[in-house]
Parts: sequence; C-alpha cells; structure tokens
Amino acid sequence: MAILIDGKKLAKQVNQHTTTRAAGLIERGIKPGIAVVLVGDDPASQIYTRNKHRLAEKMGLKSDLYRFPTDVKQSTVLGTIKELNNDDSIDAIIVQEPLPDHLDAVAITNAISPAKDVDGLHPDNLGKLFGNQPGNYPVACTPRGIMRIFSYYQVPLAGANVVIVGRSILVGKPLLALLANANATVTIAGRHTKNLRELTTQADILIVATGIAHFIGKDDVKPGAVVIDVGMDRLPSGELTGDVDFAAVEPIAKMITPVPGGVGPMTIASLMEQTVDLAEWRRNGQK
Ligand SMILES: Nc1nc2c(c(=O)[nH]1)N[C@@H](CN(C=O)c1ccc(C(=O)N[C@@H](CCC(=O)O)C(=O)O)cc1)CN2
Repeated sequence: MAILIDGKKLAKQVNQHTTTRAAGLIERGIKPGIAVVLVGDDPASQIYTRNKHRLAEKMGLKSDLYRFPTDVKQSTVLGTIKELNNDDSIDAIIVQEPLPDHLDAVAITNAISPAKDVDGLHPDNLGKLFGNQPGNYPVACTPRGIMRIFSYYQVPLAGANVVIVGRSILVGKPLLALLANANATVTIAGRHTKNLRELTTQADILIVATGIAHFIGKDDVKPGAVVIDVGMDRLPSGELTGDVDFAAVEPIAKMITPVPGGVGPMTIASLMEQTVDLAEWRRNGQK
C-alpha cells in the first residue's frame, strides 16, 4: 500500500504560515493584493476563482476579481492588465486559464509586469528559472506546490529518474526546469509520445498532467514509484478523478497523490504564498 500524499493537510500548514506572514505585512501597513482576471463562464474556472477569492480574503489579503464576457476584446483585457500593473495596491496578477480561442494568451501573459506575474509564466521569469538563476522570482503555482510536496515527504530528487507526461507551460515545462535544477534526470513526454509505457515504467517519479481521465494505469508504473497526479477530470458520472487510475496504481506505488485532495490544494496554497512573496519582494525593491 502506498503512502497517501495529503495535499489538503500540507496546504493547510502552508496557508497558516502565509496568513501569519500576511498579518506581519499588514501590521506594517502593507496589505498584499491579488487580482484575478476571469474571461467567460467556464464552470470549473468560476469555482477555482471563487475558491481563490475566499481564501485570499480569509488570509486578510486584498482580492479583486475582473470578470469579462467570453467575447471580450483583446484590447480590453490588455487595458485592464496595464491598469493593474500600475496599481500599487496589487502585488499579484493572474489570468485564469483556459482563455477563449480568439484571445492571444501569449500576448496577455507577456503584458503582465514580471514583478506581479504570480503564475511565473512571463518569459523573464521563465528564463530565470530555466537559467537556474539566483534571486527571487515567481514560479508557476502547480509546479511550486509539487516541489513542496517532494520536500515535505522527503522524496530524493538528485539522481532520480523523473518522467513528466504533459508539456504545458503551466505545469510540465516549469517542472522540467525545477527538477533539472534539483539534479534529477528528467524526461518530458506527451500523450502522443511513441512507446510511452517504456518511459513511464522506468520512472522513479512519475508526474502526469494530460487532462485525460485514467490515462495512466497499473502497467504504466514502475512498482515503488512516486506518482503525482495533476489531472482534474470528470467521469461521465460527474465524479471528479485524475489522470491516474488511482485504484489500480495505488497498490504498487510507493507514494501517490489523490484527486481531489492532492496537487489541487497545493496550487492554491502556492498562489497565496507567492502573492505574499511578491508583496515582500516589491517592497524590498528586489524586482
Ligand atoms: N492562470 C492559471 N490558470 C489555471 C491554473 C493556474 O495555475 N494558473 N491552474 C488550473 C486551475 N486552478 C488554479 O487556477 C486550480 C484547479 C483546482 C484546484 C483544486 O484545489 N482542486 C481540488 C478539487 C476542486 C473541485 O472539487 O473541483 C482538488 O484537487 O482537491 C486548485 C487550483 C487551471 N487554470
């Protein structure tokens, strides 16, 4: 039986620490502020945005939501980002993904000030990450949360054979850099990778972010592997599940994240923690 990685419990610890740090800043007259830009009416995005807003307020942070209809013009979104870049009460800007197809997501990301880029997706911040540069800069929240899981559960990274299935800019690519910087041997694959099973069955650590329910089964996993499931998929029954067939894989894994209650809560905890980081770094003149 695998050790169950309890993302909810770890997120609670991180959130308590973030709340204490935020209170310290508030005492000094600095209220960390986060602005979330939400376009359209995707039901999941609405839930995630509401959860972020509630948690931010509970922590005493300023939390502003900018909601736009699906057919909003690119120039309107860019205009809002420009205003937020210049708004001294806002430390962190996040544009909720996915965006509708008519919007240029890259141009929107690149318009966010690197000092307020809490998603860590601006090329300045990604460049620093891939260069393993010293100093403070934001890192994408899901990868940051996964690295925290590895540290808390004492998963050795140096020399580990890590396979990431999923090449997204939000998850796979920043993780590639973070893990390579930690001296892991990293392979990044996708659902179209030929002979994928040959790779995944070699992995000491398998991270799956494909968006396909139960994409990974028992025969895709090396016995004793650490399995991290980033997926958040709905079964036809409406039940929330992951990219890993948990019931099949759990008996052979060494450690495994559940869905829900694994990586998801760590994403939101990392977002809040990094909002407070950005507030501190900006006041310290580091960015
Ligand atoms: N700009 C961004 N957009 C998106 C990101 C992101 O990091 N930046 N990630 C996801 C959505 N997301 C945060 O934005 C997110 C999704 C889910 C959870 C979470 O806690 N999930 C729970 C289950 C929730 C449920 O019941 O539906 C869990 O796994 O336990 C946190 C954050 C895509 N967009």
